[in-house]
Parts: sequence; structure tokens; C-alpha cells
Amino acid sequence: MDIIEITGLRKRYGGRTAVDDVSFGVAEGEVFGIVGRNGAGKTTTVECVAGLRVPDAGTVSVAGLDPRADQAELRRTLGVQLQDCTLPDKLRVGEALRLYASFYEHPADWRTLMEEVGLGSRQHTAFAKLSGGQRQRLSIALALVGAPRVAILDELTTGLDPKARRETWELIEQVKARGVTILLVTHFMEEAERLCDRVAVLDGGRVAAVDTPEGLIARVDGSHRLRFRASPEAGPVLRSLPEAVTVGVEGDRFTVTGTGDLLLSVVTALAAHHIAPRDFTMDRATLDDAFLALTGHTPHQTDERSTTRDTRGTADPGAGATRGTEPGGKRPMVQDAHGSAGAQGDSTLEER
Ligand SMILES: Nc1ncnc2c1ncn2[C@@H]1O[C@H](COP(=O)(O)OP(=O)(O)OP(=O)(O)O)[C@@H](O)[C@H]1O
Repeated sequence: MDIIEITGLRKRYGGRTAVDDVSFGVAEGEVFGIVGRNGAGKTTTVECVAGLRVPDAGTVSVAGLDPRADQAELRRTLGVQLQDCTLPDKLRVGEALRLYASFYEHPADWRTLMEEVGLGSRQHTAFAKLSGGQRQRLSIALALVGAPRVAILDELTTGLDPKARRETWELIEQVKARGVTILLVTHFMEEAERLCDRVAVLDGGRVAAVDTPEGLIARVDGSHRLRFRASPEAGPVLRSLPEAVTVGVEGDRFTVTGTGDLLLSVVTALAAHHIAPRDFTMDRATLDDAFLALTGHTPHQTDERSTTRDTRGTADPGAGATRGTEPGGKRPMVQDAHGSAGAQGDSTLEER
């Protein structure tokens, strides 16, 4: 049984369908990516997994739990870091971790966690004084302080500089190495390619494909590209190869795209005809190319169904958090549905 199972998930906001018949499963220990453009339905999907939204149709289960019906138990299983998260400016790193740890019966050791995420020297630093990368590391630590089996990390590296992004990736790899299952939302294909065992491509609220990054890339026609110089006789030889999808010629420069064993078949065929290629280079398609091939858009475009996001939250008093009340619609760093064992009331996010 998969640790996360989503079947036929559908969610509408007013007349707009955000998530439409989404199904996939996540195996325990996997880093599973959800990729898509802005507005594709990624956040809504993970909010349903976290029990923060009520699906209009379909079922979600996390370690056999129903995220809506079994909220108390879910808190012990699932750690959540949602997009645009924030904490009160004056709250210090150590205070935040100690506070969040206090919500759990069997938390991780917050001091150890603080060291592991590289914030040991920042224990007494106020949230407002942290850099973007440090805030993200803190948000990962807060998502893990309850020692969850599953962590949801939403757009973790958006807004980070390349160095901070790479450091965050290394941290996620360490979390994976502990056996934590990670549901990772991103619109950075490089991030998904590097970190994810499998990826669901969401487009217009629907699943366009679920596969390993390599599997998605292999679906791109002409996913391998060879460039070299050669004598004109190479043209007919290359065009006769079943592995070659396109053969371009400009003077003595050849560009051949294809799939599978393209390199081997090109080199073998040229050698058989005593043609020696020069200045040989090879590159392969990326997940960006696969995304474009699958959806017809680049991951950085916005879904035209999308509207400006509202704060999307209620001021649910828990964990000292101020969900939905921060300027700019920022959310608390870790949703209090899972961070505050003592939170009162319904933790569903408000809908327009
Ligand atoms: N609270 C809401 N009220 C109305 N519409 C919403 C609300 N939340 C999301 N939407 C709409 O639902 C669709 C899916 O949004 P969602 O945030 O799930 O997508 P996303 O892929 O996570 O995008 P982003 O990367 O921008 O967060 C979009 O059209 C969005 O405008």
C-alpha cells in the first residue's frame, strides 16, 4: 500500500475547477514531486492531503488515515511546510523550534534538528533577521520537529539565490536519507530532476503524466542531441538510421536528434562508412523539455485560469500563528493544523 493515496480528487473554488480528477500514489520513503505552472492546482492538491481543504470529490489517504476525519492522528504522521510561510518577526529560531516541539507527544530533539539544518549558530536570531535560505531551513526543521513519516514541502526554494537553493536541496536529500517520505511541490524542473524519485506533472488541474524524471525525459521525441562536423556523405547514412528522429545539416555541421541508442548507432554507422566526425558534442533533453512536450507550456508561465491569490486563510489560533493575517497574505511557517496539538476549531482554509 502506498503511504499517500489520492484517487479522483476534485476541488472547485466557486465556478473554477482547481483540481480535476487527480489520482496518484506515493510509496513510503519516496521523494515525490508535483510540478506544474502557477495555478496548475499543486497547492490545492497538497492542502487536501494535509486536510486543510475539503475535496469536492475523490479520496485521500495518508498512512491509512483520512486527513479530514483523523486530524489528530495525522498531526503525528505528517509535517507540513506551505508556500509563502512566515513567523512573527521577533520569534527566535530556538524559541520557534521549542514551541513547535511542545505540540507533540514524541517530538524530535529540536536542538539536534537545529544543528542538522545548519542553524545552530542562529538559535537566538529573530525570524526577521534570517536570510531567505535560513528561513527555508527553519521551515524544514519545523515541518520535521514532530518526527513525521511524511513531509509536505511546497515551493521551498522559490525566491532563493542559487547557492541557498543548492544548500536546501542537500538538506532535503538528508531528510530523505532518514526515510521520511517527501511530497515536494515545485515549478523548478531542475529541482524536481535532482531530488525526485517520481514526478506528477499537473496541468490545468489534471495529471498529465506520472513517472520518474528519466522516464518523462525519455518520452520527449529526440531526447538526445548530437552535434558534430563531418563530410557530406554522412547525410544519407544518418537519415537511414531508425534511431535518428531529425537530421539537420548546415555546411559541414550536423545536428542529429533521436532517442534510445542514438549515440551508439550514429558512431557505429559513421565508422562503418569510414567517416570520422569532428568536434563531437552530445546533450540530452531536460525535464523542462519534457514538461513542454507534455503540456505545451513552459513551467514558468501562469495557468490562464489563475487569479491573484488571496490570503486563503482564516485566523486559526494555534501555535501563536497568524494564518492569513500577515501582510501580503503570508502564511504561518508550518500550518497549525499540524503544528498545534491544542488548536481549537476547524482548521480548514477559508475559500472565496
Ligand atoms: N482560495 C481560493 N479561492 C479561489 N480560487 C483559488 C483559491 N486558491 C486557488 N485558487 C485557484 O485555483 C487554481 C489552482 O490554484 P493552486 O494554488 O492550487 O495552484 P498552484 O499550482 O499551487 O499555483 P501556484 O504555484 O501559483 O501556487 C488557480 O486557478 C487559482 O487561482
